[in-house]
Amino acid sequence: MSGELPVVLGVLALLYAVYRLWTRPSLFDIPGPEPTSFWLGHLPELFQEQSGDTDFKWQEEYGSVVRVKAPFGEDMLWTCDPKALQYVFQTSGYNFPKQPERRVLSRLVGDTGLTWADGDTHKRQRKVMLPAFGTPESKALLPVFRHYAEQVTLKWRDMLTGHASGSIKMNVHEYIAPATLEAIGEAAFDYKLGVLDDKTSELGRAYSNLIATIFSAPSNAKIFMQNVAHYVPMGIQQFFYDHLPGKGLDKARWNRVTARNVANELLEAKNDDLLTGKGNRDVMSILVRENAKESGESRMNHDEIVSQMRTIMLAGQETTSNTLSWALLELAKQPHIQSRLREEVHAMERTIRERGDADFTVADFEAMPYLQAVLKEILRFYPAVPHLFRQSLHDDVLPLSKPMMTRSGKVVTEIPIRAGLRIILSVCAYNREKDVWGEDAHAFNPERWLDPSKGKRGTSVGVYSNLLTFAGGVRACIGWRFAIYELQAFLTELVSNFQFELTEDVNRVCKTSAIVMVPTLEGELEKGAQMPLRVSLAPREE
Ligand code: HEM
Repeated sequence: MSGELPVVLGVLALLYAVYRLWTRPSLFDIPGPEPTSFWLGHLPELFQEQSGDTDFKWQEEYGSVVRVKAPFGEDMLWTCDPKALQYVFQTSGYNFPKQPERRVLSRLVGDTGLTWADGDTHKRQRKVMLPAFGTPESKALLPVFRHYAEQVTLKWRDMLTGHASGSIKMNVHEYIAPATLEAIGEAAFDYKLGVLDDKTSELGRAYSNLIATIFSAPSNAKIFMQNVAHYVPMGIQQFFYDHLPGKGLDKARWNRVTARNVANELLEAKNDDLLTGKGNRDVMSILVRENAKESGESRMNHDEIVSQMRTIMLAGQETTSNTLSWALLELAKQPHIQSRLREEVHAMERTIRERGDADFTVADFEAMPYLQAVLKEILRFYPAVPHLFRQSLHDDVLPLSKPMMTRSGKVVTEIPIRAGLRIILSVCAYNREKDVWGEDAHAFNPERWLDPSKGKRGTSVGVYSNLLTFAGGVRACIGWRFAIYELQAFLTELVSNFQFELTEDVNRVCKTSAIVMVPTLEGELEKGAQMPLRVSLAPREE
């Protein structure tokens, strides 16, 4: 009998595995588009079309929960349902970790910093970092943001001086990107990159168009590789990314070496400052101080702190610079919104002068309802990170905010899902959900924020104004306050001083998917981010 026991146990285990496979929740009954390619599923539509177009199409046709296909016919769930999003981001804590193949991409540009970390490692890193991103800490950085916004003004005024027509067609992104890079360098690390006037700065070049070069418009082969990677252990994936040839990968590796050299030097200086009791306000100094308070295993090691520099440089710069470029495009499209915003900014500038101050405070921004409304509408309409990717750790049940009809005609209010299901959380589609934002959700309309009966309805999802733009829960954007103050600093400065108009290129501007939504010009993808606008001095009635 003893010889038969392993066989019996083996058969039982096999039967149990078949039973689990047979009875595990399937997405078969969830509506979704017919598969177009066995090898690629629906992913090329999502990553090669203009960012958001496919999401809005699925949302219109199938609703807020859609079954889509990944390579080899694997089911994935796409959703923009508020309750499902709330459940994944907020209720479930760490039960919906990032997909490993996405973490490998994070590591490529942010090493083993916060965007890569997961579970307990993430919890530990985030605890040490949070004090550096609080409200007072972020407010204290406003003068830095204003300074670099003013640098753009000086540059453009200089360019406009003596220009016969009084206006110049320019790629505004070319100036905004280095200014926001300088801003993050100084605010986060008390480090002057010197990229505004010096295009030869090595660190500046290492960050110029980084995301667009690595991730924009992925080929079918890239989409396939990235989305079958979860069948391959993470260590092997990382090895490939560290050694495979390619323009994007080469740039990522060069960026790593360049940024880490600077980060190592900075960390040494910050540690010396700590010993001499120097109390700098930049993010890295606070982080080093907070880390020193931790004991033993709770402390971040040298490599983890250095990794945070790459993480913050990237997460903090590509997002804000692209958001600003989209904002200026929208203001150029809607001159009445631009003029109204400018009037409010000029009126506040007069108030500031009358009280004897030299510049805006955060309280001044908060006392400008139209600025707040425009900013929220920009973040709703142009979310810098249009998709988030997670997978379920356990078999689970996703609640829905309204009943949905399955393919077989059943009406359900929740969806059972199996462990390991990969989920695409559509930030861009949630930000256009008509049940949340109203029937005009697809219109850019700051008024919705001024009318308390509109917007911010229903389930609480994100950290800021119920938008999903900064995500929510334990992995919400740690720098969201920082971003809000920086965006306000730049918007007020640029709109106060300049008028923005569309050029004949407006219809060539593409929302390119590159993890973030990058503005590029049709036919000129290789030039990276571009936002061509006509810029002139703003009218001023004083
Ligand atoms: C418009 C500006 C910004 C937007 C739209 C944005 C959006 C986001 C989103 C959606 C996430 C979640 C990503 C995910 O879970 O996969 C995130 C995470 C993160 N963001 Fe931001 N972000 C912005 C600005 C910033 C700034 C200015 C900083 C730093 C100074 C920053 C640092 C980070 C970091 C470190 C994370 C990882 C947080 C974690 O996993 O715990 N972001 N951001």
